[in-house]
Amino acid sequence: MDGHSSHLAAQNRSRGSQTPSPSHSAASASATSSIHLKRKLSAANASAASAAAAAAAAAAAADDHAPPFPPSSISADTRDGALTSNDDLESISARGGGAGDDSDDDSDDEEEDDGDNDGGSSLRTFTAARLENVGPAAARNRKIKAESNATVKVEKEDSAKDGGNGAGVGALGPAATSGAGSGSGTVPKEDAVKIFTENLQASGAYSAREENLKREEEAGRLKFECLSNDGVDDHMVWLIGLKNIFARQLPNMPKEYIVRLVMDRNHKSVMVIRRNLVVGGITYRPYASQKFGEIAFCAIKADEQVKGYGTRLMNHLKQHARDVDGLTHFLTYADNNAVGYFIKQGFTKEIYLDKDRWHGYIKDYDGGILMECKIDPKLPYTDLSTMVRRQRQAIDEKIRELSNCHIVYQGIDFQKRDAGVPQNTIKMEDIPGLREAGWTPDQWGYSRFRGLSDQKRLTFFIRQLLKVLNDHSDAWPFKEPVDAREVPDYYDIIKDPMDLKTMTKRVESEQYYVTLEMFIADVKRMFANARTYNSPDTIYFKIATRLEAHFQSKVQSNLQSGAGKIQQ
Ligand SMILES: CC(=O)SCCNC(=O)CCNC(=O)[C@H](O)C(C)(C)COP(=O)(O)OP(=O)(O)OC[C@H]1O[C@@H](n2cnc3c(N)ncnc32)[C@H](O)[C@@H]1OP(=O)(O)O
Repeated sequence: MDGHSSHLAAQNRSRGSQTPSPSHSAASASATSSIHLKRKLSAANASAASAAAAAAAAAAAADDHAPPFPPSSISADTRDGALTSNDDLESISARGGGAGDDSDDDSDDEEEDDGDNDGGSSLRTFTAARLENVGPAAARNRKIKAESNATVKVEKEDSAKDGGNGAGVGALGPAATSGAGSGSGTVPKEDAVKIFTENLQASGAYSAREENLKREEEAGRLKFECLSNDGVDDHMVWLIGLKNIFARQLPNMPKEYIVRLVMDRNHKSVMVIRRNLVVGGITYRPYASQKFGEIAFCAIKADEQVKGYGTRLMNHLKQHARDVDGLTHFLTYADNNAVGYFIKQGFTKEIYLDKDRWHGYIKDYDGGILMECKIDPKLPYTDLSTMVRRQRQAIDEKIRELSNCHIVYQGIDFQKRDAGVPQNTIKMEDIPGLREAGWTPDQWGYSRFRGLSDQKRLTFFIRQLLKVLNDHSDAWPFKEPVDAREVPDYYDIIKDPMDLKTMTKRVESEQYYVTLEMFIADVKRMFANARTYNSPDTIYFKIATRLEAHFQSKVQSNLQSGAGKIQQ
């Protein structure tokens, strides 16, 4: 959570390697003021406003001496020429550039009609979305969870139909057919395969989100555009919408600087657009000659974060950068709070790209972590979900061929009476699925207690062990359950209490302790509870340890000398 929260207090980004340039200053001022104008107009008349913006862009372009952007026209950057100038940045940085700057630019914020006016609290939105698990993302997650919990039930009727036995369990795979000699009813392989294929969990959370957004794209409700300042009305409106989102989501970044880069014709912006409104985007500068791109800004509107847009956006960016710009790498200075997001997008803090290729090209930022992402030459970035789904399906099918661990059997009717003693007894071998999992009666539970294979002898032995405990002079604190009236917070701390009286009830039921280990586990828990609740200097702590040691030595000596006879 800290990691996420830090973005509100993110370091000011300031560029150290920029050379002031009067011409850019003029362009920037012009663009900025025109954009202000455009914003005011946009509420009333988007088309007139975008014309104003286009005019602003044209002014900026004229100053820039940069040709209008076609992707292929970006070429031959030189180190001297590659940097985007930032003449007035120093003065902007000196202002602090933080969220407090909002007062200088209130009109900007008020005119954002995108609902993104939460005071830059994307962190809160992010955290709330994660913690509260509400909203569409939560619904999506819940659905995914439900999917992932989808299990295959092999009902009694199935096994009966298929020639099953009285145990009422079915099974699949090699273990089932060998059946540990149980002759349990099995579901024929073809049927089972059908059941399992139908229940196959088609996608994980990542794929589900991606596929959902992909469907939205295919239905025309969502689009991803890669644009730069080309003077086209719609494009200018979107660029300004994106600039607003950056200004809001990156509160420590000077707004003038954001305008500068978003409108700079050497930069491109990949945007998510829904119902003609910008949801978020990434502004980057492709250095075609160096075959890498520098991501300057990346943000999604506060109320649309953690819904997968950021990932889909990055995938579109990678695909475009590789296929259109011919890039092989991305570099970015990630804000500390966004490092987690970039890592999930395949960025690393280690920079493997040859320093000669990027040093001197990218802008230096204070308070950010330089990260790199290698763009895969082949991956279908915009269709990764299909690839992941197919791989997942293939692996799942293979696992199901080799194992039946995905089968969930009917539960056991285990209604309890006093002291947790079950109402109905159930034989070990009747537990659905146990034999299918390879269990045989000579295994766990009986093996360590050879010679006492029947319940009566086991009960007799446990009763004797319990007497050893009860008769000891240190037993007094353990005789009864702890009284909550006397120790009010006991059950807040000890969630699984145990005492000698409860154990006695369990023994006397002659049903509960079907193995010696079950009894020993209760004894251990009773002592562990005493040591958890009480501090080591208390009498309770000390006698718990003393009584436990006494008990262990009795169990040990009796198991060694042939169980069944307690030596007092
Ligand atoms: C170069 C720069 O611009 S650095 C600044 C980056 N921008 C910001 O910090 C602005 C505020 N944040 C945002 O705008 C957005 O949260 C973004 C752009 C960081 C991420 O976009 P989202 O649409 O929220 O991402 P998306 O929903 O695709 O999440 C992808 C994964 O990253 C995780 N993630 C998203 N944001 C963060 C974060 N800030 N820190 C850690 N993990 C994150 C998500 O939980 C998700 O994980 P999962 O796949 O395990 O479930």
